[in-house]
Amino acid sequence: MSNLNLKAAPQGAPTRLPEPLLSVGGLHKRYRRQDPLAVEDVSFSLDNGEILALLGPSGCGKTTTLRMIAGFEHPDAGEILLRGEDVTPLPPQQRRIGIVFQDYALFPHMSLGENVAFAMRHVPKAKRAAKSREWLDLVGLADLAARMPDQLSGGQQQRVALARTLAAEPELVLLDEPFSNLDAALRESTRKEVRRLFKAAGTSVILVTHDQAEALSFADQVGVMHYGQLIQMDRPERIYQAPATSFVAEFLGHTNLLEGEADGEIARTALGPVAIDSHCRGPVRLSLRPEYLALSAAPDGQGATIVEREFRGHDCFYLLEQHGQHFCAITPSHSLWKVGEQVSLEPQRTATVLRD
Ligand SMILES: Nc1ncnc2c1ncn2[C@@H]1O[C@H](COP(=O)(O)OP(=O)(O)OP(=O)(O)O)[C@@H](O)[C@H]1O
Repeated sequence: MSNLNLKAAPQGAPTRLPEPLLSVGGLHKRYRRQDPLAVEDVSFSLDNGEILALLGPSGCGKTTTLRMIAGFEHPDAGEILLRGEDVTPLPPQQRRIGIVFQDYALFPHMSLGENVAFAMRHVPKAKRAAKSREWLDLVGLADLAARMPDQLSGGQQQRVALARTLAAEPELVLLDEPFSNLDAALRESTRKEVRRLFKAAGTSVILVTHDQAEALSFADQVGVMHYGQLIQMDRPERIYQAPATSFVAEFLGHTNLLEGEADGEIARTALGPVAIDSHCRGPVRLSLRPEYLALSAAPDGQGATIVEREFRGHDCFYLLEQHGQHFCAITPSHSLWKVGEQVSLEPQRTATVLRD
């Protein structure tokens, strides 16, 4: 028998959900009267310590959303709550939000140490230099504290900008394409390191990016934007495996968009009967990722013909044709097919029913 004194919640007492750190509701923004809406009815919330990526093509409204949260733009409608407090009318400096821009914006006339110390107005002056070294140490640059920004590589400047942002100890950090000036290898390692730093500090983050791999690997939640609207927000694996619309499906990578006729949990398609992820009837549009299609040998004149093959090292991408329709498939590169070969296509997972 346990002697723990566990108290049961009183019967019928309302359960209080923890308040999200950030809650954005019905944000609208139009820059000029003749322009379309840059941001249309965007709503979402962000929990403590959570990392969100806003993902979408150029001009879809990601930066405008970020700038409204930061306080650099005022929304035409909607509200922004930080820990339940309405900060919509407040100027940027009263929002306890840290921002890292694409160009890092380090002060060129200050050393790295001074750049970081500048962010610590909350720390007594005498302690700032030592504290600044601690933050630079965290990003692996303590030895370079006396250097000027123009004596650093792009990746090092990036890390200083992050140290400066973290030094201000904000509850929320906004990152606008912060890795785009780095080359591919440095981008990947910096991204991992930055994620580790934020997770260790328990800081909440919103990252704006048009790079789907970056969004999927960096964030806990991904919000996909298109023409000013937030189309879908979900965990990275759900966004990839269960896209809501054909735009999301295609923006996140290759996919097979299939027209079908649903009858319960099966739809008739050009690939034959396919299991679907919801119960419905009538015409449907489906998404099936190329790696969820298995290829097997088919007798001549039957099945699909391989029309293109792209060997990519770890896997192989195929374009196939069957009854005048094109499909794509990705298989591990240990079993390869040749252009012209006939194969049967077998879906290995349920296809996703799209909203459009
Ligand atoms: N200061 C501005 N004045 C007028 N129009 C603007 C301004 N800033 C952005 N826009 C317009 O608002 C729309 C959304 O732009 P926004 O910069 O938010 O998109 P984005 O998704 O961040 O794009 P990118 O990835 O290219 O930065 C675009 O049509 C853009 O041209």
